[in-house]
Amino acid sequence: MGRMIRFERVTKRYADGTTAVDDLSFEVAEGELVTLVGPSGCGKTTTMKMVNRLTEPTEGRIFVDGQDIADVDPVRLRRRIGYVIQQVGLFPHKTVLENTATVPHLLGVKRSAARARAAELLALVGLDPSVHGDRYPEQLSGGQRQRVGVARALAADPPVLLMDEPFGAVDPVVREHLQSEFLKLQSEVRKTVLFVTHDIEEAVRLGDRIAVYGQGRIEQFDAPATVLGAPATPYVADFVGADRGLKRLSVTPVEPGDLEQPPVVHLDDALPRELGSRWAVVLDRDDNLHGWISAEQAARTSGTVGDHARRMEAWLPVGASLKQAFATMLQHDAGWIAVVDGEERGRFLGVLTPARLHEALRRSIDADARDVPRTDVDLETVG
Ligand SMILES: Nc1ncnc2c1ncn2[C@@H]1O[C@H](COP(=O)(O)OP(=O)(O)OP(=O)(O)O)[C@@H](O)[C@H]1O
Repeated sequence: MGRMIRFERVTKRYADGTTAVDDLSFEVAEGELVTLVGPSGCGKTTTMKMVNRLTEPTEGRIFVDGQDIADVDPVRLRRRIGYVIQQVGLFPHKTVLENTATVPHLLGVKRSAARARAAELLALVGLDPSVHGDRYPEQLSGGQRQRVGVARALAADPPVLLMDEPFGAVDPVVREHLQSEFLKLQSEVRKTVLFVTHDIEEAVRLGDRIAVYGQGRIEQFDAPATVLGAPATPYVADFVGADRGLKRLSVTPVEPGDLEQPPVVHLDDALPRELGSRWAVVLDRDDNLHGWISAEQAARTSGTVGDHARRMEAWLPVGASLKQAFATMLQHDAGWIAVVDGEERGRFLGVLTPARLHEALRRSIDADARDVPRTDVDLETVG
């Protein structure tokens, strides 16, 4: 894969003498998502703004797709670079659809084609264009506005996306949701992304690699597992925190291979006398999750499964974090959790048990140990 973004010994000193970025060199491969993480004021936003020439470096050179951007007209440069910021900056007097279609329209795409593309993009970021397309930004929730911001940045199909704390203004639950959606989206569109955040969990969850910033410098630039498993400096160790074992729970997704396959019955089935297990999962006709039934109930009564099934309260979409899985088990005092393939009670994939959760965690740690010395992997904090 080619290099899409390259910093070559870049320094930025502001007029008042502040050195915001200090002799920075790094590369981002095409289709790679790199998170820039660090405390407030460490130079993340400055780094980002130099890529689309909202700020000019004092020294050094920056290349986008092989071209020194100092030689590229800023307006033309920005057409190839989507920009998503926290205060989304949607036009308040334009509808969601119009907002999303703005850039392609400016680029000369016909109005109808631009709107059709905008509708596609809204659907891609999880907004129903027929429901939300004609609304105005103030009629949306914060999370929905962020989605429109992402859709709009993608509208001109730029190879590069700059995202500056795009999910910073929404509450933690919505935020985690937006993160999952964005990961799914990125797996489809494969943009080269620079993503600024001050939240290490977000950085670790989203990044193919993470750049951990100290003052104006990158202290470590590695895959998330490596940053968690083998922090390069005491500063990084301190920044990722003593609970990096627990953090691993939040960055390790539940995968289909982690699941057990319990007996399954369908709502329309006549009650079987024997389940062959203490309980079975109950599915509807489309194999979507409905609930569960115990062996006792199945043996004691007659009728259909649907007459006696109980609704399932504890379930998760595949790809949810092990941390969510663990929290859900605790919340429902459940010994296992059903996993489905969508946010709504989608197609049933299997169940996650505590033993399987532990195995999944082990898998994540083993993946890590391929990169770092085993002794550096701390299991104690996993608990
Ligand atoms: N226009 C400016 N003039 C002078 N100093 C600036 C300017 N913009 C940023 N700085 C300073 O440069 C340093 C880096 O700022 P920058 O915004 O890049 O940090 P950041 O890591 O993005 O922080 P935050 O997470 O708070 O946004 C800070 O000390 C900041 O005060």
